[in-house]
Amino acid sequence: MAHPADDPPCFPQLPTLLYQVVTFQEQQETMPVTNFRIPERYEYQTGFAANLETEAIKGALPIGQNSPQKCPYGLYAEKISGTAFTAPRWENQQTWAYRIIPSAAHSSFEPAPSGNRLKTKFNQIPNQLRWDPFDINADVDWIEGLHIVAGSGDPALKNGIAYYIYGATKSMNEKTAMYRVNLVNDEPIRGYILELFNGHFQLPELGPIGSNCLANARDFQIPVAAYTHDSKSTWTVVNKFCGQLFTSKQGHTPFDVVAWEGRYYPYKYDLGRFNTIGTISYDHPDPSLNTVLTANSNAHPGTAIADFVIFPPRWLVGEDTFRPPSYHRNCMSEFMGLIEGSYIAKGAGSGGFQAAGASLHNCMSSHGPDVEAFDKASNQELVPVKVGTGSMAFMFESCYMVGVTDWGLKMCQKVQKGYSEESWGGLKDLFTPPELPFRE
Ligand SMILES: O=C(O)Cc1cc(O)ccc1O
Ligand SMILES: [Fe+2]
Repeated sequence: MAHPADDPPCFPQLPTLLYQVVTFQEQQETMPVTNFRIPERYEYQTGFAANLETEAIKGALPIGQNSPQKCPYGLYAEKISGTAFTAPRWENQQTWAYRIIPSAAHSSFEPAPSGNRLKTKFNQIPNQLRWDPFDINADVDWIEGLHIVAGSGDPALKNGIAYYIYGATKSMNEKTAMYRVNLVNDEPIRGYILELFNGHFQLPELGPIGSNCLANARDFQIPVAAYTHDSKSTWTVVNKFCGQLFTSKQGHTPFDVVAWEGRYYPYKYDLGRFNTIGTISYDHPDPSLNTVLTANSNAHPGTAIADFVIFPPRWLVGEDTFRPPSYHRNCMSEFMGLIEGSYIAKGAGSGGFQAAGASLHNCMSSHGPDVEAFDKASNQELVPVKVGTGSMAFMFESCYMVGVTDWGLKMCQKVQKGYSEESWGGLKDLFTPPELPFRE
């Protein structure tokens, strides 16, 4: 867990959303280049959803216009649209990049083998599911170690979500990009990814909480412009497109953006900075109180395509309260993962809920504390307790029914047998009604 002052953030197994920026950093750190302009220390701008501008060379960003007849320093202007041109102003996301060679300069994309591991075919099943920690295979880079576990919908219709896990033991081949992930000191990496087939994450409304708490806008970090200048080597660009990989070649680095301005950019957020709040009186508030980011469905206010929710270290002080999450059936689907440590309310059963594992409680599937957690929480002395020290569990909560890929169900061989029986099969009938008056 990072202390707020720690920099860089300390999660080696970054949960998802933020991986783009990690790759950006690694690229800066390790790529051998002949001519480059990158900061000695990683530098960031901060905020959330702000229109930003940054230039690695003073004067590289045109002033007062996007498309001058000739861009400064012989750069090309390239616009990246993250929303329809005509999306409402508050949600419109686009960026003007000023780069050495436009991204269009590449050979045609050819299919590349990726088997089924990125296919968006989902088996919908009502059972509660839990996975042992996923393997990190030997001798794989980030692209090869990427698998869809679960999800919903169809990327071709831009409607749905996909949940991935990844594990890698080596850096990506030199001069290959999709994103670019290099390992620091050859340490293996693993993590979870949530992909939206449409839309973008926003900070949740705070309502009566007020103008601070949860994830504060100032803690989101956006890289300043940095580039490499290499128009000689051959690069392979990997394109993940509707469930399969394609590759193309180009004679220049894709990491060549010298300046940019706009609202469509990668950012990172250190979960250790989350300002967790909870009850200071009684009862267990809904986990929506722990939402870092939300992607709204727009169909129904407050109903998310995906909420990214975390369970950081926190104090539990509720009086006369069953403190863990209660038994629950949810019309939203809950996919959980554990970055490190342990999670309140789960643990028993073959293997338990372990870091780098996962669980899925699909739409309306019953779940809650296992027998052991129920006994403990029903009988513990209700003094203030700090829970989750050294832990970080998270949940992707979605209004969609979330299915499991063939890989997630069978090929990964991590689904725990007997999860539901072992967790809840032993719950006893504790009902002790008062003696009824005798009736004729
Ligand atoms: O553990 C879970 O299932 C997630 C969860 C957490 C919580 O605090 C309340 C409800 C809930 O579903
Ligand atoms: Fe739940």
